[in-house]
Amino acid sequence: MAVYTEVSDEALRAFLAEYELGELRAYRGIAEGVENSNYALQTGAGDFILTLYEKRVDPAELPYFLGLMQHLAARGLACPQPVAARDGQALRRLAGRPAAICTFLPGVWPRRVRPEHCAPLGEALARLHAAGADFPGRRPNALGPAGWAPLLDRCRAQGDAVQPGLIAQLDAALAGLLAAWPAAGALPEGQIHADLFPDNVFFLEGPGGQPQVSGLIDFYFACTDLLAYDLAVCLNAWCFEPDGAYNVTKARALIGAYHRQRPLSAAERAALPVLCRGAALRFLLTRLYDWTTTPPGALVTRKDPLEYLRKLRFFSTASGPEALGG
Ligand SMILES: Nc1ncnc2c1ncn2[C@@H]1O[C@H](COP(=O)(O)OP(=O)(O)OP(=O)(O)O)[C@@H](O)[C@H]1O
Ligand SMILES: N[C@@H](CCO)C(=O)O
Repeated sequence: MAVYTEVSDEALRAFLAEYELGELRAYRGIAEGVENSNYALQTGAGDFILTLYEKRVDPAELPYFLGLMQHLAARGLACPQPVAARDGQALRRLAGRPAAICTFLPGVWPRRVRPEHCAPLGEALARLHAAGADFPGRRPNALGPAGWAPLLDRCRAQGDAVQPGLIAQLDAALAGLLAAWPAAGALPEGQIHADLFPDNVFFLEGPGGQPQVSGLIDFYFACTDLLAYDLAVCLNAWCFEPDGAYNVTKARALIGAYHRQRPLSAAERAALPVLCRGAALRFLLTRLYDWTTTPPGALVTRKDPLEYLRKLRFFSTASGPEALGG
């Protein structure tokens, strides 16, 4: 469960009094998520989410994240909209942590991804990229190619205990990736989500029972990077079956719907395999780091790094973008 910072009833009421949201009717801690403490609030003005930003979020970066959500929501994207208090500020402090209230989004994230989820996902991702096009903020991707070698170094001492020979495999994969990575300026860049996993996409049932995206959440890895890299993150996170098989039907639906909304260039399409390898390595490394540094009995559930080693291997052997559904 992820409520690291407990907030007393009294402190929350005093905090809420700074807003035009009416009185507090009910609140509860949300168990999901691993990065921050989240509370669902019921107030006189409706439902909201209160987030207290924990250690892994750099407070200096919060204006970028909150500003981006504000910008995207103002352009019609269904994402949490930071709510300003009476003094006009959305970013505040509560219980010794930076904190913000955002609008609540309806819907549920898919516990089991079906092909029907993938076209609405692709369309929503392309809409996110379009809505972010005129956002003036810039945040380099801390978990992009320049961040992989330092992250791998931090896993070096313990990595082989997870699987013998793992670190040597990752050294080789990293060297290959850095040599093949698209040069600066070669592909379109913009604001990307960078962590659009199923637990960050809410759906509601639309007409005829088809899933429709009702909201995208968790923008705390968002950054300014290659737009097609976001698609590569989604191919990793949405298009593998529990037995490890790549589902090309899901991938075609995802890429096809994205392309209808924002046409991919030939260069972006050609780069998909290397971008997918990069995304697989990024999640492998952060999971490996967490795996080797999270003490047993900690609040958070560690995620399996080796799932992403299998995905990395798959993308390394792909013959070209067509094999990935591109
Ligand atoms: N705006 C929102 N509307 C409705 N529910 C939300 C909203 N924001 C967060 N939630 C709920 O809180 C849960 C945790 O949110 P989130 O994924 O942002 O947590 P986190 O700890 O910041 O991130 P991570 O997923 O990286 O661990 C979500 O699964 C969802 O149930
Ligand atoms: N989506 C990440 C967790 C951090 O957001 C993962 O599955 O490794």
